[in-house]
Amino acid sequence: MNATDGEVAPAVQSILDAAAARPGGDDRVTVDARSFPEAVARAERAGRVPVIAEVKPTSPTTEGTRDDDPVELAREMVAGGATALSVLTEPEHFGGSLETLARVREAVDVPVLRKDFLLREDQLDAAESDLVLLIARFVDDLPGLVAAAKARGFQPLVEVHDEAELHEALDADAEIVGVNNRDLAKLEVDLSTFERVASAVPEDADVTLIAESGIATVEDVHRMRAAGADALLIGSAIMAGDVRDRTARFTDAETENQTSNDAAEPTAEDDT
Ligand SMILES: O=C(O)c1ccccc1NCC(=O)[C@H](O)[C@H](O)COP(=O)(O)O
Repeated sequence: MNATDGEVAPAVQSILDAAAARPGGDDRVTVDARSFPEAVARAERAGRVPVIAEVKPTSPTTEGTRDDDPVELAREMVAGGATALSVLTEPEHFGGSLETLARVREAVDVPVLRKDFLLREDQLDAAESDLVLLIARFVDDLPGLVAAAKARGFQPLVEVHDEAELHEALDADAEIVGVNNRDLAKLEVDLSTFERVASAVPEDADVTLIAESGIATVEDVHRMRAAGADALLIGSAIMAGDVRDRTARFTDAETENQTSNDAAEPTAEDDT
């Protein structure tokens, strides 16, 4: 599949059309990346669930826009125990920007993922980040783009949605693989996607496996971890309230004092 196939929801086709038209960088970037696998290991040693908290001002499936300072949100997420951050840089449908990415990365010391819809090698050169998202379904030459990202020092996070894409990612030497519970053809979320795809990861594959999208409760965290998630990528459920408190509820989900069963339920501390 590529950006012009039209086998996706209209909102996603619009995202892909905009992505195809977006320019890349003029000069090749070289990144000295903060290690994501090491950050995951540190979180595990500290007894925290490794969570990538996402700065996601809006999206095609979100009502309204959160217009707080993204740097302040990012700092609060880290204070809530986030292992890493994901920053949307897609401007037209998610309210993101490359400037926000740079400001957030400057302000925190955890690894930062550039969350965008990258289709070509020159688009890697538009910004520095520690991780970069490559969506297997939308990239024509996945092995080429994974290699190009690694050659610049990025840690590519290859996103898949089914078993065939998982094997494409592994064949492309992806070391960090995200399974998206959101079907980008229909924009429907189903947590059993991660369970199914994770069970197809070969025993001898040395990958950091991330469950992405639709994680809204502590119960969901337990479910994804039981299915083999090394880390969780959570956007909407954190952005829908007090981001520090909500991040902490997810990162503390495996500690004994965790009582809240529904992290998406507003609390008195929620500020939106
Ligand atoms: O989130 C959307 O509405 C969306 C729509 C179309 C394409 C991609 C979309 N999301 C991208 C993501 O991968 C999520 O932001 C990320 O996995 C976090 O998901 P969630 O926790 O469900 O916000």
